[in-house]
Amino acid sequence: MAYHLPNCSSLQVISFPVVQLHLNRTAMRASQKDFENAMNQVKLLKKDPGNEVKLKLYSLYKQATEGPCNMPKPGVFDLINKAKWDAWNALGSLPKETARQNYVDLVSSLSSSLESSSQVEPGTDRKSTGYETLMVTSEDGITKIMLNRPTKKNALNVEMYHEIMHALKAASKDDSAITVLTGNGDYYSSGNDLTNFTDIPPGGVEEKAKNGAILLREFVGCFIDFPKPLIAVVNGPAVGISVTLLGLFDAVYASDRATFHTPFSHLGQSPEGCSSYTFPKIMSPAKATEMLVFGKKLTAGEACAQGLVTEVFPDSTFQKEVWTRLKAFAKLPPNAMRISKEIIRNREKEKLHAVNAEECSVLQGRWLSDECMNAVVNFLSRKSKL
Ligand SMILES: CCCCC/C=C/CC(=O)SCCNC(=O)CCNC(=O)[C@H](O)C(C)(C)COP(=O)(O)OP(=O)(O)OC[C@H]1O[C@@H](n2cnc3c(N)ncnc32)[C@H](O)[C@@H]1OP(=O)(O)O
Repeated sequence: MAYHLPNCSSLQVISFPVVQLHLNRTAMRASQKDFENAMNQVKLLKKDPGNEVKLKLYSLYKQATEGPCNMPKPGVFDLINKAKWDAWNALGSLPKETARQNYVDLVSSLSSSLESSSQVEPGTDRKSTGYETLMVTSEDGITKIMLNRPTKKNALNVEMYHEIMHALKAASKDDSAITVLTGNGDYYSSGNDLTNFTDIPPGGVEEKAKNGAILLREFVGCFIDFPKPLIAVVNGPAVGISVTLLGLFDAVYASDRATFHTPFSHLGQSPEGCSSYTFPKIMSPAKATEMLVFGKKLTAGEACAQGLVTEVFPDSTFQKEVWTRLKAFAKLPPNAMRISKEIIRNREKEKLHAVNAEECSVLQGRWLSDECMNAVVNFLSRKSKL
């Protein structure tokens, strides 16, 4: 049995063999050999991974082998080629080496989810073995949680909020020494998915806002309580909640392509992720006001100068340098690292939970405001972009 993905180079036909998959759990930096192995593994996938994943594989393959999208944009009625073009084009100027790594990681996560799902008891939570919006891998003492909606600039939809919470809870109990959050594609994350606001429940917008505030509070709470060193590897631009949360990370490494933007006033919203407390402490109240109230976008260098980012690396060597460093950190005694984090962070925890609760309550009100609703409608009707 085989299925087709037209004009996808090595992905044109993906067949279902009988052989069990061999996991590729190699180093974080993929060699050409790893890449070729991954291409072969794709041909061995036993199940159709679905169109979204196939498009991701296609786009990463093209980026890794040819660089940024160089095809003319297909017409609107050429649906398949348009979807492929969109997926490839969405990778922007992602370096070939990073695309190759992401391709290898994606194949590895597909392989591992298929392999482990074959051992899953009926009724076991699907999310313990496979994620829809994330790629989660664990090797060399590091659990890597990669936001994986590159065609949507890794915007956080409701499913992604739940999956990140699930992945963090699992990482807090696994064998890894440190945990990393990063993004797939050219963005780290474009923040809250603005289509989250469109699905109105029977209780109307009030119920929607209330549910959003409950979810946000629980989500941010998982970052406040995370017990191991938590590192952000900011591979590209970061917007909204993906920026505010950085104040709860233990170290933040950024590519020099990354930018940091919290346009809350433009969106009729207010700060979250405990940033109303952490940002003034990290960078001074006036600098925090420029970001959180006036929506000033910072370059990686500026964010580093203000203490939000720990260190900035040239994009061309970012992945190599950061992962080399993280692998060395992950070899340190894990209990000592946990305890040291605890002593640095614990006296702030109660305060952070209180700030989180207050921010969520204020935001619940903002989501019902005309200012917020107009901003969301303008984005969704393509009248505005950041
Ligand atoms: C439980 C609820 C908790 C709520 C917590 C609150 C958090 C607050 C925030 O996070 S505020 C920040 C919200 N984010 C934004 O306002 C970003 C909106 N996006 C943009 O302005 C632009 O997309 C961009 C500048 C990020 C990138 O522009 P670019 O031109 O490079 O790319 P596109 O606009 O064509 O984007 C590609 C596709 O991705 C979709 N998309 C991008 N970001 C979001 C988003 N945040 N929400 C929903 N969709 C997003 C975009 O629509 C394109 O989709 P398409 O290809 O289907 O058209």
